[in-house]
Amino acid sequence: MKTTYQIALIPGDGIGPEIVAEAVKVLKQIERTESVQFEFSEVYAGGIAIDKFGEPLPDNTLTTARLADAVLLGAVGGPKWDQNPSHLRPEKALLGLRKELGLYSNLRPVTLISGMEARSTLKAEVLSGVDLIVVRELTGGIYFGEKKREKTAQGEFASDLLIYHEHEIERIVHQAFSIAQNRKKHLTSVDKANVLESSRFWREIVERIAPEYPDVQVNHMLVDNCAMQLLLRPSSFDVIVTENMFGDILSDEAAMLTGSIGLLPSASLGEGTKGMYEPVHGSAPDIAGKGIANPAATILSAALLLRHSLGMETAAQKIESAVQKVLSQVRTADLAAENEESVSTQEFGDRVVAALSK
Ligand SMILES: NC(=O)C1=CN([C@@H]2O[C@H](COP(=O)(O)OP(=O)(O)OC[C@H]3O[C@@H](n4cnc5c(N)ncnc54)[C@H](O)[C@@H]3O)[C@@H](O)[C@H]2O)C=CC1
Ligand SMILES: CC(C)CC(=O)C(=O)O
Ligand SMILES: [Mg+2]
Repeated sequence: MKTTYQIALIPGDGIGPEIVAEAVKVLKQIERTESVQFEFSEVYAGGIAIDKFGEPLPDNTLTTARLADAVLLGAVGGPKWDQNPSHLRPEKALLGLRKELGLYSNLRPVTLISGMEARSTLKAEVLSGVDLIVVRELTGGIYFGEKKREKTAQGEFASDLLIYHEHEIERIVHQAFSIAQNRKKHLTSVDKANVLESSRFWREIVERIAPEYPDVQVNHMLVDNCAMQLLLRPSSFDVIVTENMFGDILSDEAAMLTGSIGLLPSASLGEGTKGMYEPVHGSAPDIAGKGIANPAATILSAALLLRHSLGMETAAQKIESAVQKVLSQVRTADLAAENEESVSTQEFGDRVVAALSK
């Protein structure tokens, strides 16, 4: 008897549909070899939903995501919608899904894939031993605080409120400590406590929780220093826990340790097993429709979906090994050296499927 799982697919905009299609191919191959069946429901969010339905996150999309066991998302956004008023902006969909599904924890593992060192901007000796994870708070902070634009007698002003409640910090910090317990037992909490009150609050809470995890060594680092240390001594990090915007920025930076942002997956989790899985990168409008996007980050996000939402660790590892194997043979355009041949998005996906069937 096969277990059936409902997977909501939200391809989104730009390269989203191209990369999600490859991850779906891979999941369909998993269906052939494991005792599972996936029922995929494809729904719209982001710019495409604005065009079709006049809103970035239609009710049907949210309901489908709520009812699913897990959500696989491509990316949303693009220049077509850049000048839209705030309620018609594609990122509203992403932030809305994260908030409505209660996905407060965004895990962004940064793992070096053998052979990719040459594509990193750093020297091989600096990269040696890099294996870190960014645990980013995902439903609080400045992305969710009140936004204002007002004309006053002194001129116009704009503001974004950065607010964190105690319980929001506590739950992500607990999660980061327990992740560290299962890794190298080293947690770096990143903040800007020399300037921001919300960061001083964050630091106090980390200090208060730390004694509950005596086996984990914790240190605090200011975010500007962290941005620098990620390039200077990336292998000194194990688990990085940080607030929403810092985690967003630091994880794009950390992606380049691996050679391309096209390689970095992510899992967004809450209290239950429901999760949303998406590449760290955006909709890459500059390469959309050309068939050259790297689908690895989305395929690896599908592996995280199997691991975290469906408890299919072995299948997740099989996908990860298949991606590694394919990357040892061919490269997509983002990873190819000058004058080196590259494979298309589709061919990369086909090769991962072929590697899984062996
Ligand atoms: N999760 C999401 O849905 C996100 C959406 N965005 C949106 O995406 C749009 C573009 O944002 P950008 O700042 O340009 O960031 P981006 O991550 O889309 O692209 C940055 C650069 O990386 C390249 N790139 C990204 N993914 C790639 C892949 N899989 N294979 C090969 N190259 C890849 C792009 O071609 C581009 O040169 C914006 O509308 C932004 O709001 C940005 C980040 C996350
Ligand atoms: C809407 C943004 C917060 C998307 C983004 O850049 C991300 O989550 O990484
Ligand atoms: Mg980002």
